[in-house]
Amino acid sequence: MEILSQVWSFLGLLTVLQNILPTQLLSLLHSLWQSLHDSLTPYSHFDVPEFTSSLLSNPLYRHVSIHLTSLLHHHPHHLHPHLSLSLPPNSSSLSLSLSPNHSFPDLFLGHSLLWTHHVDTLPDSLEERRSFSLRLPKRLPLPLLPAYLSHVSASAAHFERNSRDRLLFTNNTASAWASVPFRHPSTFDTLALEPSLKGEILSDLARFVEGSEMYRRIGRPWKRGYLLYGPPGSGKSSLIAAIANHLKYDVYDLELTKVLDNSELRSLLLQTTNRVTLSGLLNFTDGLWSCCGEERIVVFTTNYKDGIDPALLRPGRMDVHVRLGTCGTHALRVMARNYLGEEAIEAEHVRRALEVAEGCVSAGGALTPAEVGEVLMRNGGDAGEAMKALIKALQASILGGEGGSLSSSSDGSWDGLPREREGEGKGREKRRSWERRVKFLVRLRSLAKCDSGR
Ligand SMILES: Nc1ncnc2c1ncn2[C@@H]1O[C@H](COP(=O)(O)OP(=O)(O)OP(=O)(O)O)[C@@H](O)[C@H]1O
Repeated sequence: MEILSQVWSFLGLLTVLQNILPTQLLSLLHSLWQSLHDSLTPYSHFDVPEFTSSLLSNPLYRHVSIHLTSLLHHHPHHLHPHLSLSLPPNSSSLSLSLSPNHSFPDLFLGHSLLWTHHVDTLPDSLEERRSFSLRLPKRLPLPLLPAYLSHVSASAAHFERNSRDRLLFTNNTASAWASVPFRHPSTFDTLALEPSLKGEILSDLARFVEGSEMYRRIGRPWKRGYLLYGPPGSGKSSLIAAIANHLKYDVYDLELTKVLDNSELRSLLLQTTNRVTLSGLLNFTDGLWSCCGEERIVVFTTNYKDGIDPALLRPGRMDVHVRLGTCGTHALRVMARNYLGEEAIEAEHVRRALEVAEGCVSAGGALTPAEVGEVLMRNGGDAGEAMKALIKALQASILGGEGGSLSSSSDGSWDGLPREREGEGKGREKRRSWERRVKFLVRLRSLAKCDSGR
């Protein structure tokens, strides 16, 4: 009680002093107190305001905010009692952020740092001034600060890319993209692909994604062209979706039949960051326009590779050719597991039926993954019945009934480099017959791009 009454008297004295002392003297006393405090404290403080002094938004504020959100998500054991929950517009998952005027620790190269989120309401206004302040030990080597801030920005970019919902853009209207959330469930885990093909595609994608420096060094735009070819239902769209999900890219699905001319095509492509002629497309895929926007995978799909002009097939435009066909034995097993369930295919009678089905494939039974999926779905309730129906369908395809149109491709194959040139002669005559469907996978990349409104 005695201490409380002394504190009360002290506060009263302060109020009296505040009223009788001139403002200049008060502010001098305040700055003296601040200097004394700064020299005694073992910490330095850095403010990161939401807006710069020229009222431009400060990208670093946003990076810090996202970095802290990522720390909160990844270290639930550090959960702070004062967190704000929100549902961001482009995401279906809840976002955690640090509540105003609370702090959260971070660790960098063994050094403990502390972020505090400040929110002050401006006097006589409803406006809020927000900032983060970073508390660092004074003994911390100064060069560590830029390194730490780069780490914060990289962590924010990584978190944002991985947590936001991705979009599927289509050119519904003449020269603009329309988008819907991209929620295709296909992944490399669910995709029934022969393991060697899957492995080759995944390593190629990994090399591409990590190749920024290499592409810059050799002076090539950071892009890669894929050609997926195979009969309807062989999994071209599913593979594109799996690639997009794997790399967290947005998908731009360009229907060329809706594009009137080259300038419209260019306008659409520039927004990503036929009377459309072949030269317009060539120009984009390997020409000047291909430099617009970074880190881009262009996927061409067709049912007939022979119908594609050789000028489009060459490396630099379609770097990797992937043939997708009917189900091989491995793909068949993966589909049976996905559709019927791990447990069901372990049952003795289903296991035997699966072996018979694999035998049918080896003997020339050719069904596309779409056809296999349909048979398994129709009889999904009963795994034994489903396998019987599958064997029947495979046998029918051997007898020439329902097989896929690429009977030779019982498994997917990777053309790799150098390119096949066999279609070169015929290709020119069939120039107009290539399928007018191109898919663009474009990573909505850096925070800087969002900030500059591009
Ligand atoms: N490799 C696969 N693994 C698992 N399911 C697949 C696979 N390929 C195709 N499917 C199934 O078949 C359906 C059709 O496949 P998809 O649309 O990818 O084929 P497509 O080759 O793009 O066909 P189209 O040429 O007609 O556009 C998909 O919805 C998917 O369920």
